[in-house]
Amino acid sequence: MLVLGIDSSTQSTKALVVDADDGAVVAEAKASHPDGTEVDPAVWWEAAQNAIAEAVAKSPGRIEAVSVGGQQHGMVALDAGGEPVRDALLWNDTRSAPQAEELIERHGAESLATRTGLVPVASFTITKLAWLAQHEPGNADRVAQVLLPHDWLGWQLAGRPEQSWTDHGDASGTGYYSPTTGEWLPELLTEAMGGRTPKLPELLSPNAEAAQATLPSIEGATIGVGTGDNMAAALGLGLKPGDVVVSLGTSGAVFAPAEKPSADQTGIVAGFRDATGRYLPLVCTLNAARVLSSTAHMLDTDLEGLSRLALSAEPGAGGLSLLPYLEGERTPNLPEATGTLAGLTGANMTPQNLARAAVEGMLCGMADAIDALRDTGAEVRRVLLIGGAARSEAVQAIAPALFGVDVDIPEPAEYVAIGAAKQAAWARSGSAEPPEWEVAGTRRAVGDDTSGDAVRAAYAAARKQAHGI
Ligand SMILES: Nc1ncnc2c1ncn2[C@@H]1O[C@H](COP(=O)(O)OP(=O)(O)O)[C@@H](O)[C@H]1O
Ligand SMILES: O=C(CO)[C@@H](O)[C@H](O)COP(=O)(O)O
Repeated sequence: MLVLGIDSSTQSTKALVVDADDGAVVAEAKASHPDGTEVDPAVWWEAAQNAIAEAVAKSPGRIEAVSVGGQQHGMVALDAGGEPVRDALLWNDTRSAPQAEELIERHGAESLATRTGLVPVASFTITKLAWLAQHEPGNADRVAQVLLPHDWLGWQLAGRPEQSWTDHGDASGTGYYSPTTGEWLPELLTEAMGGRTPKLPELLSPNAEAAQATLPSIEGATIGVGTGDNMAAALGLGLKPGDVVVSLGTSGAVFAPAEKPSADQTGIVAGFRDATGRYLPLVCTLNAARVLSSTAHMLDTDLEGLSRLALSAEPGAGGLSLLPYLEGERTPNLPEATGTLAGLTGANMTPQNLARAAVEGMLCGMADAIDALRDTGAEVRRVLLIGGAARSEAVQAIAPALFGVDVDIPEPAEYVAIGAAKQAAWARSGSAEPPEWEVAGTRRAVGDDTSGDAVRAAYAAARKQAHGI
């Protein structure tokens, strides 16, 4: 049986055709998304249709089931006719930071963490809806239904039926859902929207058959419930206790499987659900892979060139530390921040040191995230490094010393789309647990250094000096 997994993440859509017996990828395709933190959802649909058409054309047979893993938190607000009332606001759009603060002032961080698993930051959907209600009341009045990116794409694949749906993993990133009861908290949504009460999608179980596809190339295929991209990656990797994932895409996301919900009132660890009925505590930054591409651009080189430069510098970059808050930051919560290059001298101001400081700075944020997960009780036996920037040799070589734990690199692959495909296969199988597919070729990273603690201390000192934290 062949199944299709879709990853609709920040920068692109990837479509994989997978053999449901063993998880082997038999065809794949990719289509880009535009830059920016507000996007017309129509561009995701166009990218999805193009990627699906290309992957299916290369497929040796009919697609029996499909699922979508999507970038989390994005606000897709639809009118009564099912059209977006405005462009979607993405997870990395920071305009709703004041609304996040207002929510905390009104309810208290502890209460929100207990009720929703989250302390609001601008990324979460509820703050975006509060922003809409305050700044675009005319648009807010027209909102009949609120969906997340993956919900909206699944609904498109099904031909926009009357009833939309979502899963518990992506729902847990909204701020108006309870991870402990598994139910919506519509009173929080209504309050954020100034008394308006839009419809929410139906919450389905992880292996539900949500609908049938109407898109001609996969017509009749079972549509699985879908999930957030990080939940899909966790499913694709088949995580075991002690595994911690560091995913270096547009976001830097660090997460681990858990049997119980978490409620971190500092707000650093988000208490999400996963895509199996369990939990996925997660720490996320706004600045990961693009820190490397921006630095490469500044140094007039490409990503390989950046990696070579970074590896030819000494650990510690001659005393340079980069706080890579190029898009503002979410963890730590500094939505207005810009980047800081600390420790510059005439002697250390070289392309090699700048490249090394970019890789180290990005990874120091991830090392802090691993510590935060550990502090909330996660067992950290090894790190699995995935996402676009995990392909960088410099990242692979520098991560082990900074993380202070074994780092394994799974064979480069689209683990979000693989997880979505696994969910699709699960929905068709009717089994209680998802299929077990082997993750090919994990290899242990060999570090280029042992002085991780000193590099992290210099980074922490630079942050203290620039931001007081
Ligand atoms: N060899 C590499 N070194 C560093 N960055 C890379 C490399 N290959 C891809 N990337 C980066 O990975 C990012 C895309 O990763 P991906 O996980 O697909 O992101 P997203 O899921 O956010 O769309 C891009 O910013 C790209 O520049
Ligand atoms: O906001 C989060 C997680 O809370 C991000 O991880 C988004 O889910 C986007 O992911 P990528 O496109 O970077 O994979």
